[in-house]
Amino acid sequence: MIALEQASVQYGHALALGDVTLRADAGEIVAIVGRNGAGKSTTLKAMAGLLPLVRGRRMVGGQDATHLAVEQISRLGVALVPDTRRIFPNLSVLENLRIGALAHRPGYWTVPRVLDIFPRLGERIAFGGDQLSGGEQQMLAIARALLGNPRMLLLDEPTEGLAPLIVNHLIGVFAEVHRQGTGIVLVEQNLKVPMRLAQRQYVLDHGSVAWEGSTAQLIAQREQVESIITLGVSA
Ligand SMILES: Nc1ncnc2c1ncn2[C@@H]1O[C@H](COP(=O)(O)OP(=O)(O)OP(=O)(O)O)[C@@H](O)[C@H]1O
Repeated sequence: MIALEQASVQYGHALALGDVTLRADAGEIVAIVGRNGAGKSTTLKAMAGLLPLVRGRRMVGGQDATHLAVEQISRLGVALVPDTRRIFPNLSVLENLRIGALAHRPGYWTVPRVLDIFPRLGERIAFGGDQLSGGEQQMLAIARALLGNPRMLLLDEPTEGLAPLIVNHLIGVFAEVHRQGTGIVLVEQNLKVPMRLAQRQYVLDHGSVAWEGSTAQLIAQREQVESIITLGVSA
């Protein structure tokens, strides 16, 4: 599991997250949805230990991880795929994957298995990272994170700007990753992908949780939730 409990995060003196409580249990897919600037990336970075909390607690695997360094949190099985993708542009696809495979834990995900789930990467195996399309870079970033065999995979807007065919493929990949026992925290700007994948959803607005519930509750209250996402809680 991974959780923030009444957590606040500041950039300098500016409060980016205020009193946020959210959690994802092992084996769950949880989505965090909100428009630009709502605090989604900040939430993921705070979960992964890349940002300190000014108040509240961070919990990982039932343990208080508030004061752990990012490397220690990573060793507890937390992997973040940032929206910037962070692949090595001057290394080949295979070299990028080998670096992912160096990271800690052995487990289900191996280089042959990630190439099986991302056949496109197999076709591009000798290409440089900088020769890949946006979708291929996203696949490589996800594949590299999987090779660390994380317990919780944190994905920051993984489908943004990608063609519908690639989005559908990624949805299938995330479902398979979940079937293999990894929990997922999925950040997206709208409900499209979260509605198809997640069991529970949080809507962020101005650095606070503005709505939370199951996907069934979301479907029942869709109009209200859509208006919170686009207009804010005061709408
Ligand atoms: N490095 C930073 N320094 C100062 N302020 C920041 C920094 N990163 C984010 N912020 C501010 O914190 C708030 C939350 O930003 P965050 O990136 O978490 O939002 P987001 O929901 O992920 O948005 P997006 O969809 O654009 O990625 C915004 O007001 C943003 O301007």
